Amino acid sequence: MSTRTLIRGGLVVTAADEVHADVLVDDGRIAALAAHGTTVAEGWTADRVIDATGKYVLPGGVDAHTHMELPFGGTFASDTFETGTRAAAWGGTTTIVDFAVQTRGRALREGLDAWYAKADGKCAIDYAFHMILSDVNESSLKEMDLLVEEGVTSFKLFMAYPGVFYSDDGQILRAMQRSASNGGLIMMHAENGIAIDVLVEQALARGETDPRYHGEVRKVLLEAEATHRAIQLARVAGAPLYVVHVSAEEAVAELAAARDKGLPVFGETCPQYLFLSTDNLAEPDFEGAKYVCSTPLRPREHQAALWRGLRTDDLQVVSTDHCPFCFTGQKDLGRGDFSKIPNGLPGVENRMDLLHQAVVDGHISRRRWIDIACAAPARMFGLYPKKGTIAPGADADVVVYDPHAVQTISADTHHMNVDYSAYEGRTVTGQVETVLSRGEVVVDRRTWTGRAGHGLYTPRSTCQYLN
Ligand SMILES: NC(=O)NCCC(=O)O
Ligand SMILES: [Zn+2]
Ligand SMILES: [Zn+2]
Repeated sequence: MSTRTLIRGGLVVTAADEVHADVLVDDGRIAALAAHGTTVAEGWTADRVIDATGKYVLPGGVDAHTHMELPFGGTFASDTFETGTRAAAWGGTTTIVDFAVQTRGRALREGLDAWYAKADGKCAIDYAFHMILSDVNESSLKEMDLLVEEGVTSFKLFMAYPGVFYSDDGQILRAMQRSASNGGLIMMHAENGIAIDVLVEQALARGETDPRYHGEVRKVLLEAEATHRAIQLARVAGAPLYVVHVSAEEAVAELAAARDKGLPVFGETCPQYLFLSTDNLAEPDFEGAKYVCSTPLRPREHQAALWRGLRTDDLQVVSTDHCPFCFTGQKDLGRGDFSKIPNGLPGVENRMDLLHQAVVDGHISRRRWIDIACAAPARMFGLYPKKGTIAPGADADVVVYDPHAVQTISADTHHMNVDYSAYEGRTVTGQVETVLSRGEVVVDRRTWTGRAGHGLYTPRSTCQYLN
């Protein structure tokens, strides 16, 4: 028997609209919206009523860039699909798109099946996969077509990490040509990794081993150059392009110039680039290791360009690149050699709140918040309108959000499986109160009611900005 839930009295905020409306959920989907006070006349009945008076009613967040259990630098990202998706839900995110990894010399199929198995039965919220291409060759190019048909419609390539994930320009061009014909979307890690590795070697030879040198060798110009090159290769291939984790003003300028020409080029940034900086990387006593990720944190001055890009739609998406490693036992691997610090930051639980703080601070509007965190990632990766909005027929992934609650972010209270918070001690206004995933209440007034295995694998269509 289906359960009907009425979410009453809130302000429904989507990327397109803000309406004072009650929301009826039936059998896991949004059934209808109606003006406050009209639901009795409409004859609506419900098994459960959630009072959202004075609160926002939001579509669940879509985090299109996470790495649960990612093998990296001799260790694994510390959140499993179970712990990471639970933390995501606590933070108002109800869908993640994680990355399955192709091992060099092996088939895409093998990597994807391994990731299906890791996630199966573990997730508290719905999930999907992109595929990381670590070995572009004739057979992996053919496999791309099959994956697109199967609902894995985006492929990440790396211009960094030679010997690990790196693809050369010829491999990149071939993968882009393939995506131009099969409808897939290439996601690019745009940093010139060959040049960076030279600078790493030279820095270490000078005895520059602290975490802050990670930021110094991964130069802004090498992000901008790679972004420019990726755009030109995509033009040659006639393929669309999505650049992940954009951190530098000069890289935003490359994207803006391409978009001004009308090219199908898209960009993502992450909360760490909007709220943190090289000041964090320079923290003493190896504390800077907590902030080592790639692309790296940049000097604070870059943040204005990222916010501007989000306002002008030169950047479309904010995802987390959630890739947590504990300070003790994992980040530690790089004491005395910054190049051995596992790259990545935790954040899947903090994204919706930090972006609400950006609304409070006047960087973005409320609707833009929902666009960059919910609707645009859903459209970009073929999940809309099932995910990313509140409309009849959509999955009932809904967040009741208290815009007035004040909270202090801390590892003492977060739910991610990592021993520090990148935002420790930061006070933000706004907090998730209740979360529904396909109509099931998984967070009930800040009590966990979800379960591992509720989350379902969700195949995707191709990028909906190109249709
Ligand atoms: N971003 C990062 O530092 N780690 C995760 C892997 C990647 O996205 O490049
Ligand atoms: Zn990357
Ligand atoms: Zn990543």
